[in-house]
Order: sequence, then structure tokens, then C-alpha cells
Amino acid sequence: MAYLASVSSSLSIFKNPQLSRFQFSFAPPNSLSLRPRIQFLSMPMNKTSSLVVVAATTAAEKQKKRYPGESKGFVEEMRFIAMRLHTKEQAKEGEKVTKAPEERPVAKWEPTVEGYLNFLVDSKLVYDTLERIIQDSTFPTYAEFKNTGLERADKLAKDLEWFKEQGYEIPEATAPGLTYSQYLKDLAEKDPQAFICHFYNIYFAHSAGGRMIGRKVAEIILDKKELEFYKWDGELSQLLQNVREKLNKVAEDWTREEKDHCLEETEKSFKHSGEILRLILT
Ligand code: HEM
Repeated sequence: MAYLASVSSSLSIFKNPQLSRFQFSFAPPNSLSLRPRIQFLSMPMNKTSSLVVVAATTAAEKQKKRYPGESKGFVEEMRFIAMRLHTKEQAKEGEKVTKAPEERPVAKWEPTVEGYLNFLVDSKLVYDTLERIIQDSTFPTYAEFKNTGLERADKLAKDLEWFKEQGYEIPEATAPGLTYSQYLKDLAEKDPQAFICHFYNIYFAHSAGGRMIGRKVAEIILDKKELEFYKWDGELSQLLQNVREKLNKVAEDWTREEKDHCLEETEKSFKHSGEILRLILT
């Protein structure tokens, strides 16, 4: 119903006699679909003007279509989709409304050391998996990302060692980390575009929201101790920029369909990372 209302209010533009033919397309609010959207065409402006609903764009129109962020390179396209999947409380550009525990404002989190340790252990498993896949790979799409300086597994190993020295018992990895790790291994074998989507989201999320979370949690439960997980050797902004350039270059060889497929994987990346983040609050 909401869609119908927005369609009819948009129809006023058809009254403009200058427009002998006008067309627009729309998708339901919050739709992440990148596939052809429903399109409305108006016929020449006279009394018999009619509205024709066409179910799909033609190949030529599709080619002309611009994707948000496209002019800046593929990373910007991935970023655009990722930002829409945040809630407003998580990031200014966020649009998502449902609120799982980890989607509530970080300022209101009540973390526990035990939960945080589960989060660090599962995160380490995911980074171990990603970094082993990249390091062992001879496949150019993956090999490009060896030794970017963003790697986190060794840093997390040091942090877990520190917790041990403080007398904490280091837990075993739990279901969210184990499931995500296996999922990444499967993707790496059979779906490079989807794998690269996870690669981007995991490392870039950690450099943005992840650091914010680390600071907040350390304030509440670690007497502000800054963990190695949140430190990089070298200038982080430069490391990120180098990886952005490599990602853009890799994606230049992809067809539009392969790019869309990569973008469509973003939701899964949020789902898996969200489950690991939620451990902090257990
Ligand atoms: C509590 C959870 C989260 C919070 C508080 C959070 C917060 C943020 C913030 C503040 C930014 C920076 C926005 C800006 O540039 O102005 C950001 C960027 C981003 N986040 Fe999140 N985020 C969260 C979870 C996630 C998750 C689960 C993912 C995906 C796995 C993700 C992926 C990204 C990406 C890809 C960026 C863009 C980084 C860049 O611009 O280089 N975030 N997030």
C-alpha cells in the first residue's frame, strides 16, 4: 500500500506538458534488490495517456543504468550497500530498522569479559580462515590480497595470550565463528565474487565500527586497555586505501552480473558478523 501511495504522488509530474514521454523506476523502500525494478512508462501526453507497467528493463536501458558509487569504483558500490544495512544508531548513513541486540546503540551495551572473550576467539577463527585462504592461494584474485597489513589473526593471538596472563580461561570457538569459518572456506572454493564481498566487509567493518566497539568495551570492562586487535603497523588509512585500489582493480575484470552477485552477498556478511558481535553481549 505504501508503494502505491508513493507511485500516485509521483504521478503529478506527468501533468507537465513539456514531458512528452517520461519514465521512472522504483523499488520498495529498503529493497536491496539490484535486479531490474518495476518501471512505469507514460505515453504521449493527451487525453488517452495511459500508464503502462513494464516488468523489466530492456538490456539497453540496463546498460545505461548507474549504480550508486559506481563512478568512484567498485569499493564505493560495496560501501553503499553495507552502509544501508546499518541501523541509524550504528552509523549516520544507516537505514535498517530492525534491532537485534548488537544493532542497539553501542553506548548502551552492557558487555561482559566472558562474552568479549567468546567474540575475540570466534573473530580469530574467522581471520585465521580468511588469512590462510589468501596466503595459500595462487588464484590471482585472492593472491592480490597477501600481506595487506590489515591481517588480524596474529594480533588476536597476542590479545588472547594477554587475557591468559591475566588469569582468564580462553574458551573454545562457538557456533557463530565455526559456521562462518566453514562458510568462507566453501565460498573461497566456488564463488570468488561472494568471497571478496566478505573479505571487504570483514576488514573494513573492523576498521570503522569495530574500532568504536573496541574503545567502548575497553572503557567498560578492561580499564581502557587498548588491545592489539585495534592496532595496525603503519598508517591505517593508507593500508585501507591500498586495499581499496586492489579491490577496484580486481572488480574491473568482473561482469555486471558478477558485481551484482558480490553486492548481494553483503547481507550474509552482516548476518554472520552480527552473530559474532552479539557474543559480546552474552
Ligand atoms: C554494532 C555494530 C556496528 C557499528 C556500531 C558500526 C558502525 C559503523 C560506522 C560508524 C561506520 C563508519 C561510517 C562512516 O564512514 O561515516 C561503519 C562503516 C562500515 N561498516 Fe559498520 N558498524 C557495525 C557493524 C557492521 C557490520 C556487522 C558490518 C559488516 C560485516 C559492517 C560493515 C561496515 C563497512 C563495510 C563500513 C564502511 C567502512 C569504510 O567506509 O571504509 N559494519 N560502521
